[in-house]
Amino acid sequence: MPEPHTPEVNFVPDWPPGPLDAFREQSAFDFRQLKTVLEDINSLRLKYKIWKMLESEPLFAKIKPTPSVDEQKKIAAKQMMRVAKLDIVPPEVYAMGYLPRYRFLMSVNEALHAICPSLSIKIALGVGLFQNTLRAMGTEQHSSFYNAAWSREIVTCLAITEVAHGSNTKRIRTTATYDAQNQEFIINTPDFEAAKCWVGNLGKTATTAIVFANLFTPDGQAHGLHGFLVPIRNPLNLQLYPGVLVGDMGEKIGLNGIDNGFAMFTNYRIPRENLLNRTGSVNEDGEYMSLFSEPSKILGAALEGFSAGRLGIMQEATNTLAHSVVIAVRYAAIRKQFGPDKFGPEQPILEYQLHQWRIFPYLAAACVLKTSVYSLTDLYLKTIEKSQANSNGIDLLSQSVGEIHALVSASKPMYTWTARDAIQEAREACGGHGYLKASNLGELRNNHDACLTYEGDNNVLGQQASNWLLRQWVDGVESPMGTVNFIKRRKEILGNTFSSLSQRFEITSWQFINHCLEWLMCWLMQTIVNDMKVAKENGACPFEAKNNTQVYRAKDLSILYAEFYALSSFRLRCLKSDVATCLEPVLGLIYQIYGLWVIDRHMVAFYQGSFATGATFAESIRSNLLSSCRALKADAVTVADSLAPPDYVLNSVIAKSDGLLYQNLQNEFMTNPGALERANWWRDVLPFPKSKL
Ligand SMILES: Cc1cc2nc3c(=O)[nH]c(=O)nc-3n(C[C@H](O)[C@H](O)[C@H](O)COP(=O)(O)OP(=O)(O)OC[C@H]3O[C@@H](n4cnc5c(N)ncnc54)[C@H](O)[C@@H]3O)c2cc1C
Repeated sequence: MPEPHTPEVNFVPDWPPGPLDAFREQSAFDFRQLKTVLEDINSLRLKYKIWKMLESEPLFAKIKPTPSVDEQKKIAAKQMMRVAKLDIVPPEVYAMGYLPRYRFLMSVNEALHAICPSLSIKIALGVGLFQNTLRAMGTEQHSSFYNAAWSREIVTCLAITEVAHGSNTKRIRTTATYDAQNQEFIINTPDFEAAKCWVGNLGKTATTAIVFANLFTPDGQAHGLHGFLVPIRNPLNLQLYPGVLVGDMGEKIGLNGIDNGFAMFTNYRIPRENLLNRTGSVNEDGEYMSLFSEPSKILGAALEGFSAGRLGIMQEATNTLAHSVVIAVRYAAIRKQFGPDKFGPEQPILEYQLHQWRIFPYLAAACVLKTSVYSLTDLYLKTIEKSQANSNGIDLLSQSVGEIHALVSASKPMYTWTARDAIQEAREACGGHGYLKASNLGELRNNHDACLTYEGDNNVLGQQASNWLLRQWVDGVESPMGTVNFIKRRKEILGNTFSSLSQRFEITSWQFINHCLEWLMCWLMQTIVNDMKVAKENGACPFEAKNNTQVYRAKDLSILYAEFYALSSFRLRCLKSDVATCLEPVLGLIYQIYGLWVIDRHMVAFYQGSFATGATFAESIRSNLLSSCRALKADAVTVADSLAPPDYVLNSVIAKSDGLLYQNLQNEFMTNPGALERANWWRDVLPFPKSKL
C-alpha cells in the first residue's frame, strides 16, 4: 500500500478507475506525493483553480474543426480580455513582495499556456514582458503605462527584431533622433530591411509598442540601442496613428492566435519622456547622460529583463515535454502489439526494451527539468529582488548578470530542444493514432517550435553561454551563484578517468555521474581554449577562431552546463526533508536514467579526451541505462500521473486518465463533425459530372 499523500494536496482528485489501474497499483507511492516534489504546492493549487474556472467558460472550449487563422486571432484576443475580468489575479497579488508576486504570475502563465499557448504568449508579451522591460529600463515617469498594460487599457508589444536582423541586435537600424526644439524623438525606419517584424500583438491589436532604436542626439552622436514607448493605435477604435505603417505577417506554422506584425515609421514623433531612461537619458537640451561607466553594459543590463521571458519559456517547454511523455506512457501502457506466443496474448508496448529506452529518458527529463526550472527561477528572482531593494541596484544586477545570463542562455536551448525531441519521439511512439490532431501531439509540436527561435535563437544563445564559461576558465572563476566553482578543481577533475572513478563509485551513483559531467566540461573548456590558441597562432582572427570551435565543442559545452545544473538542482530537491521515504527509489531511478542518458549522448567526447579506453565504459553506461529503464517500468504510469494535468488540459483522446483508449477513440471518430455524412462536395468529384444520378 502506498503511503497516503498529505491532505493539503486533496485538490488534485483521484484518477477515474480503468485499465491503467493495473499499472498504478504497482507503485509504492501515491502520484500526488511525487507531484509535490516536482512542483510547488501553491503553484499547483493555483493552476488547478484556473483550469477549473476556464473549463466552464465557453470561450475556452476546444473547437473542432480548427478555426480559420483570423478566427484564431479573434478568439485569443477575446480570451485575453476575458482573463482580465476573471478573478485570476486578485488585488492582493499587488501587495505581495516581488518574489511571491512573480511566482504567482508565472504560475498563471503556466496554467494558461497549458490550455491556450497563443493566449498565454499574447499576455506574456503584452503584459509580463512589457512590464519587465519597463521595470528594467524605465523609471517612475513610465508607471502609467505599467498600470495601463495590466488593466488592458493598452495592448502592448515589444519590437526589437527587424526584417534583416534578429540575433545581432547591435545591427538594428531603426533610429530615434532627438529634436530639442520640440522635445521629441523622431522615429524612422530607413528601409524595408529595417522594418520591425515578427512582433507579437503588433499585427492587429497592439496600441503601444516598446520600440528598440538607435538613439541620436542633435549633435549627430549615436548612443546605441534604447527602448522607446511608441503609441501605435488609438485604444478606443484600434485605428493606426498617422506616420506608422503596420501589417499582420500572415499564417504561421503554429501559434496562429498571435498576431505577429511588421511596422515602418516615417518621421514619427513621440515625447522625450517616452525614452526608457533607467540606464541613460537625454535632457531637454539634448545632452545624453549615461548611468553606466561602461556604455557597453547598457544593453546587457537592459536586455537582462528578458531572462524572465526565457525562464517562462523554459517552464512552458517543461510542461510541453511533460504532456508529450504522459501521452506516450499512458498510450504505451494500454496499446498492445505482439507477444511471445504468435497466437497467445499480446503485451503492452511499454514492455519492450526499445520502447522504454525511447520514452523513459524523456519521462525522467520532465521530472528533472521541472525541479530545476523552479530553482533557476528562484535564483533569478532573488537576484532581481535584491537589485531592486538596493540603492546600488543596477551595479548589483550587472555583477550577477553574467552568470544568470549564461545559465539561462545554456538552459533555454537545452530545455526547448529536449521538449522538441520528446514531442517527436512521443508522436512516433503513439504510431498512427499519434498523428491524429485529437492526440494533441501535433498541436504541442507546432506551438512549441517557435520557442527554439524567439527570445534568442537557441544556437546563438548557447554561444553566449559558452563564451562566459570560457572566460571563467581563462580569466578565473567569478561565480556569485557558484554554478562553476568546480572549475577551481580543474586539475583534480582532469586527473579522473573512468577506471579511477568506477573503482570508487557505483556507475549509477550520483557521485559517478557528477564526476563524469565535471570532467567533460573541463575537458571541453581546455580543448576549446587550446584549439583557439592554435587557430590564432595559425593566423585566424578571434572571430574566426571562436566560430570554428562551436561544432562538437562549445555547443556541447553549453548544453552540458545546463544538464549539469539541472541534475544538481534535482538532487538538491530530492534531499529536502519534505520528500517521503517511499519516493527515494523512484527519485533515484529518475536521476540515474537522466544522468546516464546525458553521458551516453556525449559518449564520443569521453573517448576523444581519453577519459575511457576500450568498450567497458560505453557498455557499463548503456547496460545500466537499460536496466534502470526496466526498473522504472513498474512506476512509469504513476510517474506520468504525477506529471499529468487534468484531462481537459492534456486534451488527448489517446491518453485520457481513464485508460479507455479504444472507447475514447471510437467516440472521437463517431462524433467528428460530418464524419458519417456524405461530403457536401460529392457532386464535384463524380466520374461523370453531367450524369443525372
Ligand atoms: C513566433 C515568433 C514570435 C516572435 N515574437 C517577437 C516579438 O514579439 N518581438 C520581436 O522583436 N521579435 C520577435 N520574434 C523574432 C525572434 O526574436 C527572432 O526570430 C530571433 O531572435 C532570431 O532572429 P532571426 O529570425 O533574425 O534569425 P537569425 O539571427 O537570422 O538566425 C538564422 C539562423 O542563423 C543562425 N546563426 C545566426 N548567427 C549565427 C552565428 N554567429 N553562428 C552560427 N549560427 C548563427 C541561427 O542559429 C539561426 O539558426 C518572434 C519570432 C517568432 C518565430
